[in-house]
Amino acid sequence: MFQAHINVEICHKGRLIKYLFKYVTKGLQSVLEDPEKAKTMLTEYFTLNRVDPEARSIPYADIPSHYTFHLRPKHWARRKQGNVIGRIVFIPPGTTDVYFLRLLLTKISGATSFEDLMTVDGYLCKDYEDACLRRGFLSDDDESQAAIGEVGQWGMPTLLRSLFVLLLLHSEVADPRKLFEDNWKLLADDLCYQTRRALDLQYFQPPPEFLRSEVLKHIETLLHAHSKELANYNLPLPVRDSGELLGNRLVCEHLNYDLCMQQRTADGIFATLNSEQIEAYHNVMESVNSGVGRFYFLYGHGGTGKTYLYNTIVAKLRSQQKIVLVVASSGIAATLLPDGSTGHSRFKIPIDIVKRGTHLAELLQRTSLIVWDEAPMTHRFCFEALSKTLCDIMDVPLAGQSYKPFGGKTILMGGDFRQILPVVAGGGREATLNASIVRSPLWTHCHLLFLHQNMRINHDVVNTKMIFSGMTFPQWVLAIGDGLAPVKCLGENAELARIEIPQYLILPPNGTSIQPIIDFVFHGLLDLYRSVSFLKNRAIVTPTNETVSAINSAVLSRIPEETKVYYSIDSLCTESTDSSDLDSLYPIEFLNSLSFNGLPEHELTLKLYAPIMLLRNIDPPAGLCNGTRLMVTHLGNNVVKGLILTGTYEGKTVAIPRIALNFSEHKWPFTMKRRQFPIRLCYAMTINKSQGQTLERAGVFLPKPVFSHGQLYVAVSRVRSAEGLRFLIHNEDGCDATCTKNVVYTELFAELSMSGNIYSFVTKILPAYPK
Ligand SMILES: Nc1ncnc2c1ncn2[C@@H]1O[C@H](COP(=O)(O)OP(=O)(O)OP(=O)(O)O)[C@@H](O)[C@H]1O
Repeated sequence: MFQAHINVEICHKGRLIKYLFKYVTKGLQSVLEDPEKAKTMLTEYFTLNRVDPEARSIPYADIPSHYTFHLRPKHWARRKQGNVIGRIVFIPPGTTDVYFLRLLLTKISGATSFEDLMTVDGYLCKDYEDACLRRGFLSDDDESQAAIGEVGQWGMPTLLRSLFVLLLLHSEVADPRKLFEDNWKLLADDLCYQTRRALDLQYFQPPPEFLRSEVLKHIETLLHAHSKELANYNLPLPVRDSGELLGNRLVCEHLNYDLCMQQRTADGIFATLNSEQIEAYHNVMESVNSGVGRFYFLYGHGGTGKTYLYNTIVAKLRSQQKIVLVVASSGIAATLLPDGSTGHSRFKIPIDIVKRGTHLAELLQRTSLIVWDEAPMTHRFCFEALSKTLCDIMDVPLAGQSYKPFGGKTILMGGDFRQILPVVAGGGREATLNASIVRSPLWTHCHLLFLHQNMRINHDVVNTKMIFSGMTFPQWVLAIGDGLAPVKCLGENAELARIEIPQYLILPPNGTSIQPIIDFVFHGLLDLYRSVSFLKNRAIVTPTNETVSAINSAVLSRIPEETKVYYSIDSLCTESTDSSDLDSLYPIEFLNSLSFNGLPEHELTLKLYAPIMLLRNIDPPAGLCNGTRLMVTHLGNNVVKGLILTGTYEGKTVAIPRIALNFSEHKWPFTMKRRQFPIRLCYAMTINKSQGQTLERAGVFLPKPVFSHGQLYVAVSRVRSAEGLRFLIHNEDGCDATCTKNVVYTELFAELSMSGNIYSFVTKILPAYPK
């Protein structure tokens, strides 16, 4: 105010200050209690109106012309002489309540109290402004409103905001606040778009309080140019730190959906659901909407429409601005889900604990549903860790009456227990079963939902043909999955029993040659090796990596293109080695010779147009996950360029760099680091890797029988019809080439019923096919 430093010196004693305060309040109480002091010219005007009928026709502003005010005692008395013009203190228009009181006093006559002033047609108004409006003393801003409406039809929001400010400045807007509240959404039309662009979230819906605050900021800036403030027009102040109103970025991303599009998708798919899908849909929706938070497992073999159902539920909930987290156990399955990711990356399992107060914790708190596809192949510890984390975040106790699995969130897991179970390194049957979700305490809370009808191949003529023992191809595939396929030779115990493969599906062996299966699967290779559709639809599957490498080399050698070899750089991880002796114990040549599942080879031999498979989830949102198949389109020195062959990102070209891959195994006292392109040829792949891939032509090569639950089922269910499937069996033990071992842990199916939430489990789960 003074534009200066001011030094204040207190130059007397404290006693004086005490005296000062005593003095100013001296006698104050008696003043307050004196009724005469409470009287003012205005209160006495009210009194006058009560007693003098003539005064009642004169407004307060004019009363001095007819009456004079006496001070002792305070009262108005009729004027006997003189001519006086009344005057009420000036108040700037349109801002405070006093202004409206003043307006009433200049116009209304006969009021006997403040309440009386505020009463219009027997109705007590909420304030003086309201009373002015009801009495029609204020213009109703119709014209200003009409002007905004008119410009709103063709003008940009920037123009509208300028117009709004012009109206405030020059058009005597009677109720600026009402004009603002009625129109701010129109004035904010572009701000929603601007916010989306700034955040790079195309469909994000900024909260209304954020947009309202942003409009106010723009209006404030415009008013400043005229040396005015929002307060001059009784307008609210913006929230200064409005970015806070936008909230958690992770949450925003999960709300970034075109609501109309989601609604249309949901309605469109819902109309086509079959009765089992509808039943499952209503179950899950009821759990989400009522907040009871059940744990469901959607059980159905391949093609029964699990993904189709997830899509319907997810779209419906997203159209209602609910958060749904969609994950799968494998990267490949995740790419088929709407904005899916892998469970491990989404929930940071098992390394990090999700801490309260973090963005991820808030996202989980606000999540309505978690969908987890291919759940049977994930270790139960992952689900148990997730359940505990959610209990912690949602403040749900881990035991007792109030315990709820997954903290009371609705969980929809899905998958097929006939497929591969969690891989436990070095573990056998019992260890694998122990790792299954079915053996988790969580399973007793599970509600099973069933899908039986194969929506993928039901109407295919080829598949209604009996291929074997009175069974169609789909029935035989399911029989393999359930461990009920017809047995050919029993062996000494169930473990050694062999099932018979229909003659129709057998390729006659030619010694130990792999030629027959290559010729079947890659028939026409020399003409078609550059064809995308040829490569994406065929592969040989086999139980072990060793065989995969042999087949890949054999097929590659037939391709008439130049060979390019990439050598990895292998080393021991320095953090993991305590002793430099390890370097001499495990020389580089030894490290180079190591070959592990999931690790690219030291000597990676490639050719142009060869099909390759990614071995790491290097960029899942861009479709680059563990299991993605590509065709090589360029072999550079530092990058390999490829065209994605399958999934949502089919046809996209990507560049893959060398990356550092760490690897350790129990039997080695070190962690190895291999710098190599994270890829491997995939004319052939292991059966485990083939889960999730759909092929038109698949060769199942069994130099040795399968060794783990679900492998044979996964191998035979890669194709849509028997036409595309052939076996080449080299049984080393001399058993004939028409039978092989089928490993199925049937006790798992019995244990499924422990969920306690199904009745006729066995009749429901086992399809009707001849035994
Ligand atoms: N109710 C339905 N009406 C029409 N088509 C459907 C229906 N349900 C599923 N489908 C179609 O059937 C095919 C298989 O469905 P989907 O991929 O959802 O099955 P899935 O159980 O997820 O299979 P997988 O386990 O092999 O991934 C898809 O092409 C899907 O579009």
